[in-house]
Amino acid sequence: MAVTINTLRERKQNNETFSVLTAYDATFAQRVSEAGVDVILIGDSLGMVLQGHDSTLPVSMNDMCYHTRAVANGNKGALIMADMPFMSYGSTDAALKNAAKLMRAGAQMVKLEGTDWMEDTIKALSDRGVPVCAHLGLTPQFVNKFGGYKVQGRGDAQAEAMVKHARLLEAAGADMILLECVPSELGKRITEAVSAPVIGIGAGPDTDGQVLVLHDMLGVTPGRRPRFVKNFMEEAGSVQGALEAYVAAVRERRFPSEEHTFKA
Ligand SMILES: Nc1nc(=O)c2c([nH]1)NC[C@@H]1CN(c3ccc(C(=O)N[C@@H](CCC(=O)O)C(=O)O)cc3)CN21
Ligand SMILES: CC(C)C(=O)C(=O)O
Ligand SMILES: [Mg+2]
Repeated sequence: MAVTINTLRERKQNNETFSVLTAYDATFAQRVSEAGVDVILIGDSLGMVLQGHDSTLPVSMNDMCYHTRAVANGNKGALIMADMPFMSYGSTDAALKNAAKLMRAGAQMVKLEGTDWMEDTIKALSDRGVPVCAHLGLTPQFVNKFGGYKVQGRGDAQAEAMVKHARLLEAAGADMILLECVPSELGKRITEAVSAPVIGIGAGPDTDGQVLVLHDMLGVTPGRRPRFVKNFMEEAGSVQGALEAYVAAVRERRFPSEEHTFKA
């Protein structure tokens, strides 16, 4: 049975988790979906992982549509979510036009990075049939404002603001929330504060779903790896084994463990 937003809502209601991985091509989309991953994210991380840039900012709408099409062709029943790239949703008009391109390329949901300023845009997308995931916390398109890839939501004021933004964007129509690099306590608090499923990456063990970049969990990404990454290839020894081990570890809440999380 194909995964829909209803599947993920039911999981949350039943206190069951779900797993998410990035994929950027048809072959990996097939492998990832057949391993039981519930959601495939065509992440703008492809700018770093596939294109070799040092941020996600150079990624274009054409790049995202190309990879979304490829993933849709290989996918076997996962929900397909595509990132809206940097400045493709700078206005609501741009967001509507660009989200339509991704949906026509095979996305079933789009993800936007931002806070309260996205309220009207998310409402416009949602009202017109485009499911939206709101990405909060360490939003990599803001790396130049953050001055690096730094944990977000530390301190009471920042934490309160993030809870408020999650609730506001859910009320505007967001069907999912993604939290990146926030203290585990805040991940738990936001997961409890909204009824939409919450996906975490470096957001602790208590979010409804977990996501990793495919190349990171296969251990092929060069350089220093962020704290939240686990190399599932080490123990599994094969790609298919690593994908299945990830799905099982998320389902059984064995991943993430303490070493993959951030403290307040
Ligand atoms: N391969 C890859 N994996 C990712 O997870 C990823 C990308 N690329 N590209 C887009 C963004 C960038 N991301 C990143 C990159 C680095 C850190 C990082 O180094 N974080 C520090 C936290 C530093 C602090 O304590 O404030 C860490 O130690 O994990 C986090 C997220 C996540 N996304
Ligand atoms: C790291 C995930 C959440 C992402 O946005 C991406 O892969 O682009
Ligand atoms: Mg992204």
